[in-house]
Amino acid sequence: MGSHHHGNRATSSNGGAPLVDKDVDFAQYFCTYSFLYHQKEMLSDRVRMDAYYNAIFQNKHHFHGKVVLDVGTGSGILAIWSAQAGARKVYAVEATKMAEHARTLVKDNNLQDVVEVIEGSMEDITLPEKVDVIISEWMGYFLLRESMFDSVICARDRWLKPSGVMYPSHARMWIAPVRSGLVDQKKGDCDGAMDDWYNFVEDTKTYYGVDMSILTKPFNEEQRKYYLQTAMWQNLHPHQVIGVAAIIKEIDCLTASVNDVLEVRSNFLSSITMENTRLCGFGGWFDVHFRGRRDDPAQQEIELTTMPSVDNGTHWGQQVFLLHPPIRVSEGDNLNISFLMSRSKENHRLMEVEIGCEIIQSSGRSLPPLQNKFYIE
Ligand SMILES: C[S@@+](CC[C@H](N)C(=O)[O-])C[C@H]1O[C@@H](n2cnc3c(N)ncnc32)[C@H](O)[C@@H]1O
Repeated sequence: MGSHHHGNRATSSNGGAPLVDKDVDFAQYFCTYSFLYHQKEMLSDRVRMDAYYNAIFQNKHHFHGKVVLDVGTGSGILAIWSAQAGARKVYAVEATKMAEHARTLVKDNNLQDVVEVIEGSMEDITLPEKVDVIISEWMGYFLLRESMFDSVICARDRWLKPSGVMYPSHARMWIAPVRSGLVDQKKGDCDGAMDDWYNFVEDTKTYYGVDMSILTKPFNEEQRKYYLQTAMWQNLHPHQVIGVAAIIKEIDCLTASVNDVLEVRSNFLSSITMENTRLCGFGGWFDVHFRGRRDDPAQQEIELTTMPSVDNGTHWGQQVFLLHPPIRVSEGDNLNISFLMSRSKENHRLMEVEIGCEIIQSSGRSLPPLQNKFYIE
């Protein structure tokens, strides 16, 4: 890492989003994508690959003879498929040194006359012409982590023809009540860390003559944040979803602005659909659709979903927000949920989530409302 140098320290602003130091962003975010190891992980995700492959090859009319822009081409896979589907020209933009591997791959597949790999960040580069299609795989955990959609919006506003098509064209975020043994495990880990702290305080007093117990509270807060308030990656089994899933955000990739995705705010109702179980938290996932545009629709609409599944799990899994302690619930209990996700002030690619939940039992009795804060790191 760190082999990358942009000439000077620059900052960029994205439609009201906070200023971002590009060198810091490179060190914190882009560096992982410069490893083939990481690209391979994405290239091995069959659900992801099949969706993009089918979206392109079952909608060749959107690609044949057209000019395509692949935002964040990585290994070059989407650009190569676009060329194979008959594109006249493909601009494949990649910020990291992965661009070199993409160029090699393009050449080795004899597509160098069609695919032009451009190393640089989307926000900085210029293209010689406008494009008919923008294709990109920009989705992070729970859709918006990484904030890469900002770059796609920037590309769209600058380079997409008025008649152009977005691949994918739509995205949605989902949330549902879940049960999970992780809630007990994480509580155990956190308690273990505190037991260890108390021993440490005692030892430090005994052997080194300093009483550190005044730091117990901040240490506890730090550990709780780490074990209990950090959203967990999980591939949930569908049986772990114990209530009705709700859509909390819908994005039209052709019209959404950065402002539209800075925050996700939703109040919604759900109800428990399982007899006598524990509400251990909430699971969040997303789907995207390839529908073309209203006046130039897909011949075959394709969906890529990251919902809990036995056979079709993805590398995105789901993000789980755990409730401590879990709450006994049963079929027919109603949940009144408020959800707010915003970008972390320290790092615009990470998210903070607040979930409020009021439980109205099927008997009509309501439990004291909960309010929890989480971090998607
Ligand atoms: C999730 S990966 C997808 C890679 C490839 N398109 C695929 O589907 O396998 C996103 C890629 O976009 C690149 N990227 C993210 N933001 C970018 C930007 N603003 N300009 C250029 N590349 C960017 C990352 O370095 C990474 O390689």
